[in-house]
Amino acid sequence: MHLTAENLAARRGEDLIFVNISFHLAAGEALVLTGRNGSGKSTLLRVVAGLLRPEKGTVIFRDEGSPQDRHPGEASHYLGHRNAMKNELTVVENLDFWRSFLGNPNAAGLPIEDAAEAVGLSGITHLPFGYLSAGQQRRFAFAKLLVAHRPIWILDEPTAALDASADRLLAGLIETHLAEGGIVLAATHQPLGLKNVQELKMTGFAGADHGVWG
Ligand SMILES: Nc1ncnc2c1ncn2[C@@H]1O[C@H](COP(=O)(O)OP(=O)(O)OP(=O)(O)O)[C@@H](O)[C@H]1O
Repeated sequence: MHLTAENLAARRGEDLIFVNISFHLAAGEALVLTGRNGSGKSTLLRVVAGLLRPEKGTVIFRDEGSPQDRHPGEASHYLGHRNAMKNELTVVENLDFWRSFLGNPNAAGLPIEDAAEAVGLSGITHLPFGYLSAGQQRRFAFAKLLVAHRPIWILDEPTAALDASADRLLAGLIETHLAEGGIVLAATHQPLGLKNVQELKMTGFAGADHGVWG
């Protein structure tokens, strides 16, 4: 399994946000995007997720089980700044929607109660999503990653405004996903405590510098 981006450039409105972004991730690998506000991290994630068209360059996903290259958006979970859940629906109803919308008949995700337990919130899935605290809502957004299996996780500031235990919880979910051969692409302002993760420092239009977090 490979996720490859070559010479990507993207525009928002009239402005070129970045140029010449390339990276390659194999099964079990993660790339963390860092850089100042406005440097283009969310823009790059949205291009990889297929939500924005690149100005230039290509991004492809190759899976040994499938004969053709695909756009990674077809094999990705995208967790943006917002949780993409309906406040009026219960947690179960929200997660059930995402499971049927994103699910893959050949690779089942976790049952909803197991996913709730994995994010430390079992027993409250009958509540409307809108009744929950901001931190509980974000944790259930992580549960969305678990109820439908998708090999690529694209995460935009996943732990902003969460407590340290939620940081550790997400780091654990990511480590498990990587150990099972998944791929993770995440934008973050603080290290998630992951080991051996590649870093891509976005510098805006000037391009990007590669580095590694130890
Ligand atoms: N819908 C839009 N229309 C026009 N310009 C936009 C739009 N969305 C973002 N931009 C601009 O694109 C640039 C990159 O924004 P982006 O959200 O990708 O940055 P970021 O690195 O994720 O920032 P942050 O760390 O604040 O989340 C910014 O200058 C922003 O103003």
